[in-house]
Amino acid sequence: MSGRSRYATAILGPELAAKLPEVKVLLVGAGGIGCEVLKNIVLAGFGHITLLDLDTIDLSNLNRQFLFRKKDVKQSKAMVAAKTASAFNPNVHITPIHGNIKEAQFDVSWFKTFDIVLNALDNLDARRHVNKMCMAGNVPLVESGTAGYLGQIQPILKDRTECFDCVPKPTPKTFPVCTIRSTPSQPIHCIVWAKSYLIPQLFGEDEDSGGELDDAEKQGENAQEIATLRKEAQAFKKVRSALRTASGNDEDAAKTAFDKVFFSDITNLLSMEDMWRTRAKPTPLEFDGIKNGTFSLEHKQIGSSSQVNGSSSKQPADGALVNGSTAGGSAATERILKNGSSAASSSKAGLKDQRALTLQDNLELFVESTNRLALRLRNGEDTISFDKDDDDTLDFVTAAANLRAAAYGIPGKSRWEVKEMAGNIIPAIATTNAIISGLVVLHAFHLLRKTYGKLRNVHLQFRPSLPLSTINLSQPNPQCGVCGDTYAEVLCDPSKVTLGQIVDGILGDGVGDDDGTGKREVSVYEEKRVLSDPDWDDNLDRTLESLGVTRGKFLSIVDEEGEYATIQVAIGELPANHPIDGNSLMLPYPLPLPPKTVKPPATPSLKRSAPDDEGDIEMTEPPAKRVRTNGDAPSVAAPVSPSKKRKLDEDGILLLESKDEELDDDAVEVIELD
Ligand SMILES: Nc1ncnc2c1ncn2[C@@H]1O[C@H](COP(=O)(O)OP(=O)(O)OP(=O)(O)O)[C@@H](O)[C@H]1O
Ligand SMILES: [Zn+2]
Repeated sequence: MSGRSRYATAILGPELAAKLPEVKVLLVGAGGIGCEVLKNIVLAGFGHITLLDLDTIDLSNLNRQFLFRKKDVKQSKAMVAAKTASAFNPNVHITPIHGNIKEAQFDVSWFKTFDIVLNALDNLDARRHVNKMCMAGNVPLVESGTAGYLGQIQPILKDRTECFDCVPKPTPKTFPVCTIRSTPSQPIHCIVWAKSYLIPQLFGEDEDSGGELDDAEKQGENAQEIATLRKEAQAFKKVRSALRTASGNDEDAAKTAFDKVFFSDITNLLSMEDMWRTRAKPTPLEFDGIKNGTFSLEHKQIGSSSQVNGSSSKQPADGALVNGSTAGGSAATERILKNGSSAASSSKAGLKDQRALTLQDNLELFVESTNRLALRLRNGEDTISFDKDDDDTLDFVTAAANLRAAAYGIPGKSRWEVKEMAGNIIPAIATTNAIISGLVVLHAFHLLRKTYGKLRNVHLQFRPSLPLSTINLSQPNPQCGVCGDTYAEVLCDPSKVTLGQIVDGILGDGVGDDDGTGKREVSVYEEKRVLSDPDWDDNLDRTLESLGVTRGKFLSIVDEEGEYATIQVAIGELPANHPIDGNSLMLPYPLPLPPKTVKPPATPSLKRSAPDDEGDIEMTEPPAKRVRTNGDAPSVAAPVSPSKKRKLDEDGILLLESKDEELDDDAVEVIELD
């Protein structure tokens, strides 16, 4: 026995030590937590590791993602991490995958090839996806996350513990539409406006924002203001086309955009006297005046009742002194950020990203970044959305937010601060990641040993006297629309198999009462799409492919009476050696037997109604209310396509509330962590 395995055997016990070299583990994410977990499991003796990450290495990762070096920047995280960590143990086999865990090829069959899955992700969407796949494949999962000094791990085992979705997650903090669109009062309002409203309007899909305004009106927001915002939306069309046709070198398109949002829109808003009775009036900004230095906010605001907070061209707001990252994408931007465009700012020049920007700097940065983004559109990019690591969009948001702030007498922010606020960045702390990763692996051991009694949710908190607290695991929430469902997998050729064949096959003939199989009235969904219901069977003769239901997707078979749990049918591929003339559908054996449902209590429940979390499709809902789809084009599908408001909500800034928050010892709430 080598030294390495002797120690492992002594610590882990002979049984687990002997098993680890055969264990197949999937590690999703090779970022801050992923690098730590990978190091741990390689050294602990896990034999077969699949490491998946969609991203490439960024310079800003290097302070904590210690498997990467400067020379690795721009390389695949999974590939580099696998290469570095392989050297730690000659017996390990690491399979790196540079890809998104949501890709169709990573279907339930694929998940089932692992003994355990370890999540090291940074977003809710991917976490929820992996959770669902692990519920579908009945694979143990250890979920983890950190935010600054806080951290948490949660072991998840189907039918034994709560799953990731059993407890609803708090949604990020959002702001009323009108605060963002017309009456900002804090820098964050201007940043959200630039990132979630202006970028989509100018560079995103050409969507009608009418729905959002209709909703706002229904919710009782000022009708006159809504009418003005509607006009505003119309005028955007003109600017959008200017951006898509202008020649790259002049500032015409940028000026058209500037005049619209910082002059005309604000002038329009000013005409609504009511709005400004109780709050300071904004000041329309003048492009040429700012450019040639003759425009001064102080001058403009003399005599107005508004309180100017010192964001004029003479008084730039200070940036916080934190380490900067690399700056923008062009020499001009580099110059603006480093030196400022005006003499007034140069004395304040600090680290270039942290420098306070004057009105003139912001104008120049606005023109410059708008030109870069417009050029990208003209070079074939369909739509551009905000990404904190995309310098063009970050520069644009910095400039646009600061210009808006100036117009409203709100202090400006440095590029660094904007990146932090717009990107929802919570500082990552390497030690927190290391502690959490250790706990992840300890829980992986419990799951592999099946010592389930030892599993705990563990919280790491900023409390020197009690840094770690554990919480006994809760039973699955019977109302959970993810782990409460019954999962089955069919292997098929979606171009040949019809929806009806799947439904009939899965329900089976029934061999008696109450056994959960046999023909019954059901509705069938794919995500939010209704594909059939008891009064509407048009799609049953159509192939899955024609309905857009392909490998990696789920069909939800929902009992019309609400008597049985929903069956989630995962669509998988026929085995490679399946005979060409063989059956194009392989049903699971035995057929799924959904348990009788626990009727939800009459009071508001936690139920994330099947088949998703919208809460808008209840099993008891009368069929007539549903929006049906013939599935021709998946784009017409969703009955409730997320409105812009919703998108804004999702993008909404998650303020750094949790940073100073201490977790209550008894808290079972799972907070969203990065
Ligand atoms: N859908 C997904 N599929 C695969 N990997 C994902 C997916 N979503 C996120 N990831 C990966 O999860 C990792 C999370 O790591 P981490 O929280 O350290 O984020 P980061 O992007 O490295 O750092 P930061 O967000 O602080 O810049 C990232 O490497 C990211 O690429
Ligand atoms: Zn659940």
